[in-house]
Amino acid sequence: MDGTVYAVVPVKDFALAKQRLAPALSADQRRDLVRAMLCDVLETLAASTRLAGTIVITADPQAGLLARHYGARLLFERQVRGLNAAVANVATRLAAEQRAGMLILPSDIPGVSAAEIDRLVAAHPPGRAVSLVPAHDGQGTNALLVSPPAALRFAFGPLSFPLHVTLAQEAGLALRCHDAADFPGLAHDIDQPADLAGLARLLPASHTRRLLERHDGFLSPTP
Ligand SMILES: Nc1nc2c(ncn2[C@@H]2O[C@H](COP(=O)(O)OP(=O)(O)OP(=O)(O)O)[C@@H](O)[C@H]2O)c(=O)[nH]1
Ligand SMILES: O=C(O)[C@H](O)COP(=O)(O)O
Repeated sequence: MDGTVYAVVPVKDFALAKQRLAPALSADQRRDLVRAMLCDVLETLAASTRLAGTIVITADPQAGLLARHYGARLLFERQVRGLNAAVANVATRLAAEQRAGMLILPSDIPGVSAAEIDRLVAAHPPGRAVSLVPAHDGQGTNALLVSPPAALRFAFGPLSFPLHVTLAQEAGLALRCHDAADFPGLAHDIDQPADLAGLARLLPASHTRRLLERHDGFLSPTP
């Protein structure tokens, strides 16, 4: 698509994130991992050639500092009301600014590449439309590109991928669903301990990879 597409990265409080990794990683390890993954995602988005910019929405001051460091706009979440409320807030803003579209990405996809982002934006249908990339489990939504920004009701959470398909169809939007296999870096989100296995091998030089290499035994379960 042509026009101004903004990437939007919602970021939960670092201290509360990645609870499902608690069986494998300590609280400090989880916080370090969340931070490294966010750095990788923001660095990749800054390298994309098809985005007008990136917005981080968060209530976490550290995430806000990182957003600034990577040249992203920051929207401070004054009241934390969950992921869907956060992205709906950004959609309203971007619609008011008459941006062409918004691309929502989670902060836990350290393997995402600028080439994947650019390919996704280039393949987006013209007009009122939604493009989706599922998470590698087929259930979550790892990329949601919607134009115009406020055209869709968001349903992030369990089984959000099929829910977003249904909501896009009900809203009469053109729909492009991609295969996770065509976007391996983007589709590989880190939710469960099993998602960490082999991750260091898959990643190019990156903050997350350096973290995994630095912590000897990072991937061993904590006692
Ligand atoms: N701004 C904002 N971002 C959120 C909120 N909840 C989740 N996110 C972000 O949404 C994306 C997907 O979140 P999840 O995969 O559910 O991550 P998580 O909540 O850290 O993981 P668990 O604690 O294991 O459920 C990540 O980028 C989170 O940081 C929220 O209330 N506000
Ligand atoms: O993909 C989604 O809808 C949610 O943002 C996160 O789901 P997950 O926690 O299963 O990745």
